[in-house]
Amino acid sequence: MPNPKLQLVGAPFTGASERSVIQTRSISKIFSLPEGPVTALKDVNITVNKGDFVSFVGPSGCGKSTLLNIIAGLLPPSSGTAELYGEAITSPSRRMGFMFQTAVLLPWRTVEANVLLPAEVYGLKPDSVREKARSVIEAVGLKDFIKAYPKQLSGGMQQRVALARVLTYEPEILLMDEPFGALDEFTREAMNLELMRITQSAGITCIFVTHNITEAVFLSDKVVVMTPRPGKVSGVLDVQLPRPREIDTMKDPAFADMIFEVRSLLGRHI
Ligand SMILES: Nc1ncnc2c1ncn2[C@@H]1O[C@H](COP(=O)(O)OP(=O)(O)OP(=O)(O)O)[C@@H](O)[C@H]1O
Repeated sequence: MPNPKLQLVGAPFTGASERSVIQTRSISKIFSLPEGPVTALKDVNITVNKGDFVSFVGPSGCGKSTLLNIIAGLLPPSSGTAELYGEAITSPSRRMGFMFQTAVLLPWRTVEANVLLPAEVYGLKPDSVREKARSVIEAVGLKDFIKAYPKQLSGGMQQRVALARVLTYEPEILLMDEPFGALDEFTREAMNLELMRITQSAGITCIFVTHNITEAVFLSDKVVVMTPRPGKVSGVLDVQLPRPREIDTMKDPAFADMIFEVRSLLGRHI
């Protein structure tokens, strides 16, 4: 009997609806290397709906970052299109915020000044965003460190600054490439809980790249499972676990079932 939680990809745009924010239509990406062409992505069709938390999970080299960069407008596809509200994405949009594995903070600027940096880059008046920046810094738990410098902060705290920086500019869509991959297990878990709380309450649509199956299932409404050589989507899993989720959610037998389903979709690639 077909599994209702599992939407196998092949049939394009099956999830498209008026809630669609991002769609990719038959995206392929080929990198030309001296040793020959590398097919980083082949015929990738995904739909991300408004307010959803979507993870791309898969082993190294399956094209997760390439797909995220195409959606971010940082990299053109070789064929196919990525669309934001039905318009082809050809350059980065202010509607999207980006977070990387490392925080990329300027060491000579305080937490607050790092968070306000994009205001200067975008030509906004820092004074007009200062209040918002302060409330976001407080929301990520750094109220007492607003005047601290990056070297006074742990790796987890630095990633909180990066999160505060991106949230201050109220992105509709948050693109994250293994944002907590460099953190220890405990800090990573705390950051994931906080990320979920903040993005859910603000209704932000999230795309999150990770190698970690447990993290992907815990955070997501949809898990896009990718396999390498060539990079493609082997399936999309709907995670119908209730929200808000807490650590106890992992004890739910449905959680274990979903981890198992992601593993089966990864097949011989794990
Ligand atoms: N700029 C580039 N030039 C050439 N090849 C590239 C480039 N970027 C990615 N690739 C290749 O494309 C494939 C997919 O890479 P990508 O970084 O998207 O995978 P990934 O799933 O994000 O991997 P990881 O989890 O290790 O970050 C890999 O074979 C990689 O070597």
